[in-house]
Amino acid sequence: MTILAQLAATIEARKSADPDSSWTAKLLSKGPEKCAQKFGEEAIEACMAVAKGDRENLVYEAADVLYHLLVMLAAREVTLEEVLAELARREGTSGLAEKAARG
Ligand SMILES: N=c1c2ncn([C@@H]3O[C@H](COP(=O)(O)OP(=O)(O)OP(=O)(O)O)[C@@H](O)[C@H]3O)c2ncn1[C@@H]1O[C@H](COP(=O)(O)O)[C@@H](O)[C@H]1O
Repeated sequence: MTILAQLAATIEARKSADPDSSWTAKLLSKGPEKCAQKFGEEAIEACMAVAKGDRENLVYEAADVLYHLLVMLAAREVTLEEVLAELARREGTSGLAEKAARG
């Protein structure tokens, strides 16, 4: 199991955990909108690390982004497998063709 799949499984398990014992359970208990807000904040922090050219911090913030993306997906019952399947579908297709298909 990859670390991302492992993390997604942990996050899924935290849905039924006590919010006082788990950061993930606490965040999920606040609802999808709060999860989305946290994801947005972490994404901005990652962008700031890019803008500053702070490589070490970018690695740290990117990990936060991936974690909070998985929490946000879990909050809306979207699985990592679904997202990976979408990426697999796009593999080998041209990015320009994908853009054209979206109109
Ligand atoms: N990868 C992470 C992870 N990345 C970030 N975070 C938490 O996300 C929070 C976000 O940090 P911020 O500084 O933005 O937030 P904050 O200042 O703590 O909170 P506010 O500003 O929102 O009040 C931090 O408190 C981190 O602890 C994470 N919490 C958990 N995980 C993974 O999830 C697993 C389960 O964690 P628990 O649910 O806590 O058991 C862990 O073993 C990890 O593998």
